[in-house]
Amino acid sequence: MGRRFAFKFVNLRFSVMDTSTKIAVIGGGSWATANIKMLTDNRNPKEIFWWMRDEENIEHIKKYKHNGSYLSSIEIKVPATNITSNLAEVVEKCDMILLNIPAAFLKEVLSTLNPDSFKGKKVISAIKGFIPEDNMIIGEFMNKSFQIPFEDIVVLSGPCHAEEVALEKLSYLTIASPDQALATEFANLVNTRYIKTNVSDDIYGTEYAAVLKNIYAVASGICHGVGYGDNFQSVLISNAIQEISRFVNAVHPIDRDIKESAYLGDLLVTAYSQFSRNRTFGNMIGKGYNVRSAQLEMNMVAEGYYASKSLHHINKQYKVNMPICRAVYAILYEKHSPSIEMKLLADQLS
Ligand SMILES: NC(=O)C1=CN([C@@H]2O[C@H](COP(=O)(O)OP(=O)(O)OC[C@H]3O[C@@H](n4cnc5c(N)ncnc54)[C@H](O)[C@@H]3O)[C@@H](O)[C@H]2O)C=CC1
Ligand SMILES: O=C(CO)COP(=O)(O)O
Repeated sequence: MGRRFAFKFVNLRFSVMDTSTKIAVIGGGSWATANIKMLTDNRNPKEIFWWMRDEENIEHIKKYKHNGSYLSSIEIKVPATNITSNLAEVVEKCDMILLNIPAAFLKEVLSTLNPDSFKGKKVISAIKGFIPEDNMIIGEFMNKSFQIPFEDIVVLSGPCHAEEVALEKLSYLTIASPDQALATEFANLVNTRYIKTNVSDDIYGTEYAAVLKNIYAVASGICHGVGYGDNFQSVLISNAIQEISRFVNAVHPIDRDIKESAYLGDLLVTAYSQFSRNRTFGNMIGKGYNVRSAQLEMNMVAEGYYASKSLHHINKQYKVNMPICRAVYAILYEKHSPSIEMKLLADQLS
């Protein structure tokens, strides 16, 4: 507590990699596909394995070298023999396991594994969500359920949209772990011409901020959907970063600068980007879609919807003043009118 590492860029050229590193990417969505691209574009030696549920998509990727369902412009360079739907086999084989499926499905997917499957493994979470049944962030859940020490857990965060990785637009990742050497080792596996990495030891703050910003991006979309303009959006997001700051300081009070890109940057990109799933989902809610029809229309997962419910429960313990999260919860789970709720919220912001 109280300790803070300055973010630093990791120099790829002089790193020494273990040539035997075997890394598994678990998940077949947009972010997993973008992570596969980073890992294969990065020149440090490694063997990459890829797990996904959908057999049909696996066959498509093996045949055409593109993911047929997500970011299909990306050329997949993982050997066909390393792409599988056998989770136990891929986890057993690899030293590093990169988890990349929406949080709502993680518990069910991992339930097929033995409790000691992750023994001796390094686990990287690229997921930005709470486990809904337990109201836990992923690092906490993996520590409690699989007894993985926090020193063996890494959080991979943004600000970074998968779609811009596909386009090779310059992006920055934040890689957080209590073990700075491990964070640096992982950074050296994903650094590329278009990906720069920041290393941090704030594993809790990075993960909570990354989950919370999804709720604010939903709020941003709702406001846009009901007709508010850029002037109000800026007030909303200024208040959102204050809510994030209050919450992470209540849960994990260390000396951190909330303006750094892992916190403020991730909030901004998600609240404003045309690529954001959460903003798109919120926009539909603001325009009058119900939750189910907005979800069906997207074919992608807006984590903020689930996070809103978990946060509502978690905050019963911390009692942090979070009027924006409260308003989103009321709209999504108590069926309050988006326009009335946003009007009430507007009176509380400054
Ligand atoms: N897309 C992005 O730009 C970024 C996403 N993330 C995070 O990455 C995680 C994965 O999200 P995306 O790749 O964006 O997902 P996505 O929205 O692109 O795809 C949905 C994924 O959910 C899977 N899925 C759907 N129903 C399922 C079920 N019943 N059981 C298991 N899996 C199921 C699909 O197979 C697919 O892999 C999320 O936590 C997200 O917040 C983090 C940073 C950037
Ligand atoms: O986390 C993200 C960007 O950093 C992705 O956000 P969305 O899921 O809203 O697209």
